[in-house]
Amino acid sequence: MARVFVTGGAGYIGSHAVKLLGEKGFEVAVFDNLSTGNSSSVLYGMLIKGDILDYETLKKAMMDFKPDAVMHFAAKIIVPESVEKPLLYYENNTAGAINVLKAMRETGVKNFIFSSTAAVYGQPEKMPIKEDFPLSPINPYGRSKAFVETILKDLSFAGDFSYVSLRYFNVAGADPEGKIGETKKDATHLITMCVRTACGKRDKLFVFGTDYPTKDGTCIRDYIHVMDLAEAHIKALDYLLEGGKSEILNCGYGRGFSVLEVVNEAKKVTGIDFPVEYRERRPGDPARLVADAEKIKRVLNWVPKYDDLSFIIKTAFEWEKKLGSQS
Ligand SMILES: NC(=O)c1ccc[n+]([C@@H]2O[C@H](COP(=O)([O-])OP(=O)(O)OC[C@H]3O[C@@H](n4cnc5c(N)ncnc54)[C@H](O)[C@@H]3O)[C@@H](O)[C@H]2O)c1
Ligand SMILES: O=c1ccn([C@@H]2O[C@H](COP(=O)(O)OP(=O)(O)O[C@H]3O[C@H](CO)[C@@H](O)[C@H](O)[C@H]3O)[C@@H](O)[C@H]2O)c(=O)[nH]1
Repeated sequence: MARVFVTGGAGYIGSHAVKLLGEKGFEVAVFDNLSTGNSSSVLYGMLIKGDILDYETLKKAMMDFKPDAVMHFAAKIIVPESVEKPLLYYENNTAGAINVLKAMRETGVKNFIFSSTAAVYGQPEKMPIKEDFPLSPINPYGRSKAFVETILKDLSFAGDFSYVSLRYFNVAGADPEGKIGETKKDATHLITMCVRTACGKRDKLFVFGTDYPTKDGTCIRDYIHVMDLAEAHIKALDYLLEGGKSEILNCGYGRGFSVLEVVNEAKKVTGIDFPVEYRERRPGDPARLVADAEKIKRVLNWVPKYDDLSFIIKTAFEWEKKLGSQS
């Protein structure tokens, strides 16, 4: 069975991918500095505690493991923080990715799966967003990822290297078996905030902005279940191992929900009419981000299983209850 080196595999999305890799029999090594990840989220394979910015340790770990492919999740992910501390993001996300790519070259690994983001598109006028739309990120986080995509294109052109760049839209939910989920205390994502408020871990939910040019004035997003996204990684891995050419693919369902629709659904699913307060817009939020999800279905034959907002919220809620006071 193929061997997969997973950076950031102790984090929210990486740990779900590792669970699926393990269940499917892949050999896994997780390389993570545990800055936001959790060792208890790594259900399969070995966990190497290390930082991708420490090139020698990274290279040794990769050389020892001899992977067939690398999945690269490790990154800093908070947009407002990236505006305040851009160097932190260019260092961790861009220079960090270069270290991973250099270690791959030294080890002779040719297959790479990259965690990209819808943030590389900025605020496109047309919806849904296709992969060939121009890259126009509006914050350092998005730019730190867009730079990596440019590097990947050049590497692939130079030969002997193939990649799949997965541009995630809004990732949410938790493992339906309830073994793992989001653990970060300072998580900011809408569905996590809704279920934490429903559990009484937060006093109220803030809705940021009610004057957007959308049907109810709140922002629209394409929410994808984290396990469907994990499955997209397995499909991308199989595709590369079978010799597929480099591709850039959106990861979403191709439909959007407004913030108010999510909040109402969360109240219904949890059965709790939690308090909501309307606030000013959050800086940098685009009004609408919805993926055109046709390409990933065509190229990878990806068939999502959990395209259901109520199920996404339900799995997040079950996980939050299980976490108890830890979040
Ligand atoms: N969560 C989303 O909605 C979303 C959307 C688009 C893209 N992404 C991308 O998905 C990836 C995973 O995001 P997540 O939500 O699971 O975040 P996360 O913070 O839960 O996971 C990131 C993991 O990387 C590790 N890490 C960070 N810097 C590291 C370093 N220098 N060396 C080693 N390990 C390091 C952390 O400890 C953590 O385990 C990121 O690349 C992120 O940019 C996430
Ligand atoms: O407590 C909250 C949290 C969020 N929101 C709103 O909910 C929407 C979604 O916000 P959030 O869940 O924080 O996700 P995004 O800011 O859309 O960003 C996520 O989704 C993007 C893709 O769509 C990715 O690029 C990013 O990496 C990822 O963090 C936005 O309109 C927010 O203003 C609230 O109103 N209240």
